[in-house]
Amino acid sequence: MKILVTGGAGFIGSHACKLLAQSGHEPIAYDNLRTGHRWAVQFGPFEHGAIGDRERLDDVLARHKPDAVMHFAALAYVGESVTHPGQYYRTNTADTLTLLDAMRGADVRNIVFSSTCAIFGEPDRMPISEDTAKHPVNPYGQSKLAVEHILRDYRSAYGINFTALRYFNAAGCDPAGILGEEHDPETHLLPLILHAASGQRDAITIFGDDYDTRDGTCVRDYIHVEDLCSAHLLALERTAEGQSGHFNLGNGNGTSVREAVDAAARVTGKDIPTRIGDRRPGDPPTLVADASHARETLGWKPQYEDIETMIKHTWDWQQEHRYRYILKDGEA
Ligand SMILES: NC(=O)c1ccc[n+]([C@@H]2O[C@H](COP(=O)([O-])OP(=O)(O)OC[C@H]3O[C@@H](n4cnc5c(N)ncnc54)[C@H](O)[C@@H]3O)[C@@H](O)[C@H]2O)c1
Ligand SMILES: O=c1ccn([C@@H]2O[C@H](COP(=O)(O)OP(=O)(O)O[C@H]3O[C@H](CO)[C@H](O)[C@H](O)[C@H]3O)[C@@H](O)[C@H]2O)c(=O)[nH]1
Repeated sequence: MKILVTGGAGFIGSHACKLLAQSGHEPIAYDNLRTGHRWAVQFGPFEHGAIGDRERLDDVLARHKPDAVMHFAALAYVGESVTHPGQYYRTNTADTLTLLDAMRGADVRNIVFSSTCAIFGEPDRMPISEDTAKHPVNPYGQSKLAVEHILRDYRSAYGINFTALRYFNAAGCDPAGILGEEHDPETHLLPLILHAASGQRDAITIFGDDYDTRDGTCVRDYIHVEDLCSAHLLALERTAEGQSGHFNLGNGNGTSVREAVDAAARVTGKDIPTRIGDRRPGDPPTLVADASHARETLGWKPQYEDIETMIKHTWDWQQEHRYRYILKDGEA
């Protein structure tokens, strides 16, 4: 299949393009490079454009005639969504409507959408299954939940098949070291811990150690980016067969912030300085997935469930490949 991959220059989208190409599909990366990187588009054509630009979308869809869209493009900083909610509703929700209308216009009937565990807010029961109540506590989560509603309505009104994949915490990177996670600013825990291990930052700040968890720090469900991508491939096939649905994607293993620091110290052999900071507003104490629906219905089997493996892949990327690409692209 030909797949238009919005956000194909970003962290998860670029890894998806690699897996699509390896599986015999043709990915076309569509990205405005707001947080993505040109160097990360290596597995098919690149189309520079914004998902809110209908003219550009019409042109790209008419030329490439994709069978489906994988929609990763979004703004994804929770804190920024609180201070700049308009940008989040515009890009993540309103611009997704533009994308869906362009798909209708070009008769593209299938979409796999990057949703998030942030749609659930702060549930009091773990693990989180698909039917857990959805009460997002920030505009980022709201902007994504709104898209899930729009997808449901576009399916019944216009027959656009969709799969919404609700990722928990994406982590790790390409084990072959071709692609990696490069965000500026970086806000995600595991890359930041490794910056502290390598001395790029002086310490990792633990956002609160007085939560009601086993060691007082927040617990998250880290899921390897390649495992997310394999779920996309399975979801794509199911969507293209005319089925729609929602799936939570995580390992079901909770890792606390302290446990992540300890695991990184074991993997890198370095001392990792920590300091205790305030709680970060909007952080639920624990978020852990029940992904049995994805395992049973999609036949999804994560390959890299161990947090140390995810850390090792990111560490190798940071140590060996990062600067080569940054210098190549003149982005340093
Ligand atoms: N990283 C995670 O832990 C995580 C968890 C849950 C959900 N998600 C979702 O997964 C998707 C990918 O996340 P990521 O971590 O790869 O983020 P990312 O920032 O690395 O990738 C997003 C990509 O979208 C592009 N983009 C942004 N706005 C655009 C626009 N208006 N038009 C075209 N392109 C645009 C960016 O340039 C970037 O390449 C997002 O939708 C995010 O909300 C991520
Ligand atoms: O310097 C840091 C960074 C993070 N954390 C803690 O580490 C955990 C993980 O934080 P991340 O910022 O790496 O990820 P989030 O759990 O905030 O993930 C949220 O944001 C992501 C997008 O960036 C996804 O959408 C995800 O679904 C959503 O829950 C949190 O408990 C956070 O408080 C720290 O202690 N110190």
